[in-house]
Amino acid sequence: MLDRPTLPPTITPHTRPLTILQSVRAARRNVLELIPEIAYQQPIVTGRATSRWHMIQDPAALKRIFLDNVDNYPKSQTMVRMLRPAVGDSLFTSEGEAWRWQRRAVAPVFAQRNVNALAPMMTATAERASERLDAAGGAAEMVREMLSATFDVICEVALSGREHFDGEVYAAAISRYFETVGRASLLDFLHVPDWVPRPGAIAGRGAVKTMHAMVAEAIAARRAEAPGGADDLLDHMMKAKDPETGHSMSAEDVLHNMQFFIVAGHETTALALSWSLLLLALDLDAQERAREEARAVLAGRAAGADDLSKMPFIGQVIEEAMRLYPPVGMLARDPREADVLAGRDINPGEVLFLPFYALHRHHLLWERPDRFDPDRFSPEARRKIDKYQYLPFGAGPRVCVGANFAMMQAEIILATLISRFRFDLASFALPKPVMAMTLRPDPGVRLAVTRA
Ligand code: HEM
Repeated sequence: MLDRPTLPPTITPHTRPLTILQSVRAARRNVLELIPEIAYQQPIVTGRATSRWHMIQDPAALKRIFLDNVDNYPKSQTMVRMLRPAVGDSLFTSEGEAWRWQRRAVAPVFAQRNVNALAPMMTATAERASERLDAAGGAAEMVREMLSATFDVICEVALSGREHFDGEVYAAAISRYFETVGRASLLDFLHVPDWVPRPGAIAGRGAVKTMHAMVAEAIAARRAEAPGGADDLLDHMMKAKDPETGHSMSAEDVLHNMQFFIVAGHETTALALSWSLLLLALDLDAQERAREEARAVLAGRAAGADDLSKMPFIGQVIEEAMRLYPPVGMLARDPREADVLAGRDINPGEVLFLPFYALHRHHLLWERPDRFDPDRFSPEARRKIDKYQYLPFGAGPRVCVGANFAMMQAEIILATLISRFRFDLASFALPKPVMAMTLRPDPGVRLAVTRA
């Protein structure tokens, strides 16, 4: 019989350098297994697969990469190649002027003022999530529930509705894409030769086709109506013009950007929420504290934008969940020119891994890093956290454009659910953190759910 666990689940890092074959296996199983134990203790780790790579966990070096010398560190071409079939040269994958004007085009949608205006949609989604939990019969798998909730919101924001989407089919295609293309391409990061089979690549192509067909149908429907009346993300993209060249997005650009927004806009937030609920099911005192705070403010109704500043602990829980389980657990960059990071020479042709999972559990930066402690993010404690030691949304000019949106959505949903339901572990066997492109709990977060 298993005892009731007290610590959040983690992985056991390897203590000796991996051979190429071991790296290949680890990359296929779980990207987190590529991170060696010393990465949790040292600012930089350097190794060699077929070329030299570095893992950076040093806040000052990360500031140089994301901000001070940002032009020297474009996104990894391997990562871009891996995403291109699904999202083309869209905002996330483009560089230079092509990036700049797309960012200008979508930024207004995510300005705080506009995000506030989207809150009622998020509140309605939280109500629907509550109804589904009431109907679930005492237990539910939270990743699935949270994916459904956040998918509702992004479809409203992006396309003003989901009538062209079968959420289950789309979500299954996303999972297949991440698990197949995501894992296969990691071998490319390690410069593993082409003759090593990438079995996922073909399955991944099918998933892309499914997703594109659904998004294309929604865009076609909008073109057939009168674009311009919906004031959603799709309208903004169709209307967007480069102020310098007058260039507007091609039909393909619109498709690729919509595809990216729909995936990025709900999957990551759903994972932050699922991990938050698991952590609260492990720490019943913290759960009680969150519930009391939410109940005092909400008194039975679902949360809205104006409630959030009165419920700081809810936000702290989500921030702490994203410290332990950053939905984007690792990024990669290609250095353009020679530089020095954390005292080490970096050269073009080498690969930089930015393992946020290890940064957020680093022994030099965090006390008792593997423990769940939302008070790390209390207003006073937060002031002492270096901006570059906690990077769930990245930083600098390429910082996540949807960060405000994601936080508001997560807080509205978590506050509403925690004020109404009690969450407990359905089993003492905890899910494992597994990263393909995002960091998911494997095999899911099954919790006992009862009305509070
Ligand atoms: C908890 C939720 C989220 C997390 C953890 C997250 C994380 C990130 C990270 C780490 C980056 C930086 C990538 C890099 O520098 O290579 C990023 C960029 C981006 N995210 Fe998010 N994201 C979240 C939610 C969202 C949402 C809700 C949207 C949109 C609806 C969104 C849209 C984007 C876009 C478009 C970019 C690229 C920005 C650019 O390159 O200019 N994300 N996100």
